[in-house]
Amino acid sequence: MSVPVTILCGELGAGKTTLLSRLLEEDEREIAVLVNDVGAVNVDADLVEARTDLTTGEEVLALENGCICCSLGSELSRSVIQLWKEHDFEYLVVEASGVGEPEPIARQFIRGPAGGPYDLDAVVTVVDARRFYDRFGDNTVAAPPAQQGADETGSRPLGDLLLEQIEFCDLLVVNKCDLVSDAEREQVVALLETLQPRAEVVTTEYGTVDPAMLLDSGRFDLEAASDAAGWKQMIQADAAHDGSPPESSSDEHDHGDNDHNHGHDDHSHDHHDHVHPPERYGIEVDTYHRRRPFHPERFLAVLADLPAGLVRAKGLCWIAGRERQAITMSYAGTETCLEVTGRWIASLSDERQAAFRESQPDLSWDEKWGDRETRLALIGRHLSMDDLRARLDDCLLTDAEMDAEWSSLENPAPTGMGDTTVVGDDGS
Ligand SMILES: Nc1nc2c(ncn2[C@@H]2O[C@H](COP(=O)(O)OP(=O)(O)OP(=O)(O)O)[C@@H](O)[C@H]2O)c(=O)[nH]1
Repeated sequence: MSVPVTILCGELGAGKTTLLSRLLEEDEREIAVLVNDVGAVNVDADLVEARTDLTTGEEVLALENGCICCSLGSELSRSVIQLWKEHDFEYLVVEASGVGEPEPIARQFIRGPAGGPYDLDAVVTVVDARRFYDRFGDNTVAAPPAQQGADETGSRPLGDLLLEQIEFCDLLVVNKCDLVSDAEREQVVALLETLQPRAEVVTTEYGTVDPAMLLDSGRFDLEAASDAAGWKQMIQADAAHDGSPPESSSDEHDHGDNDHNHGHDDHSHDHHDHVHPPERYGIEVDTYHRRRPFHPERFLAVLADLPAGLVRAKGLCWIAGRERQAITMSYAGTETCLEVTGRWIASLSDERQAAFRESQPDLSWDEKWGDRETRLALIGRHLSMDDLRARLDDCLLTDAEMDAEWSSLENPAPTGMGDTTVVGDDGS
């Protein structure tokens, strides 16, 4: 019988260890815990170990000096397989590093060798209600929170990773609710439900959650989780509304140099499609779709000065001078990350274009520009989406610019596959 696994995510200090310690105290099962921390000192393992009655068979294994989601992917598999071979336990909890992306960790238990002995049950993300409200709520503080900034690789803003953890999970535990008012808590929950419509949301203090919600819940479904993000659902609905198939692959993980296969719509430069859930707490959502490239400098200038109420913006964009590169734009509160996540099909050889188009008969195609386009999901509070759309429209090439030479434009956008350009709200 395979051992069920729960992956516990959440930013540094959100309360993962507090929750885990309670879980180990309250649950009768023999639970093994794998803790991943970036850095040499594994505080979490010490803490959990100290609180764990090892005589019951609970095991704590620490993975140090790296992040399990990227460099240590195979080490994660090796460690959990070794754990399974050498110890007898009924359940595994993986406490992921606060800077880890959950999806690659989850995939290790689905498609990797760890998929044999283990069965992924749930991905749970713990959110610090106070910090989330300060970052995204009505009283958004002007200065970025202390932990905001690039991750240890220097290429991804931490806000981006925080939202990815929220967007790829089955259960959201809103912790530290003692530090927010009822109104603040309600707004945090409403925002989380917009960012992640699929996940169940529970609010708590000091990680007091019924273990049945986290263990053996049977929640996980890889496909549903991969498509769960609010931004992705908005983009899919927008594309479907245009008469195209859902754009399920606009996420960076789906874009490989050789595997670019998103759907597109007709050549509707002025297309304006709204997907409005019931408006609550001033939350606004919108989509932006254009089949005309952005002027690189004007676009980056707008990214450096996005409205304070914008919480999330994500999707593919077409930037003049980057005719090969499909660039994912991802904004998460304070910074925008532009990353080359694939190639436009229209930039491939005729033969490969034909093969892609044959395999995707519904792919709409502009005679001149092929599949190049910008399609973004926008989520915010108390902001004028019309103003934001107008500002983005001002970044599009003018008719005269369309006829000029684009390669001579000053262009800070990334070029190579996986390259990123990060633009701060403060213009940095
Ligand atoms: N006020 C308040 N403090 C909390 C709550 N939950 C946890 N804390 C405190 O927040 C701090 C961080 O909690 P941890 O459980 O260590 O957080 P973590 O997510 O494991 O942190 P990392 O291991 O750094 O990723 C500790 O001092 C906890 O006592 C809560 O609900 N309210």
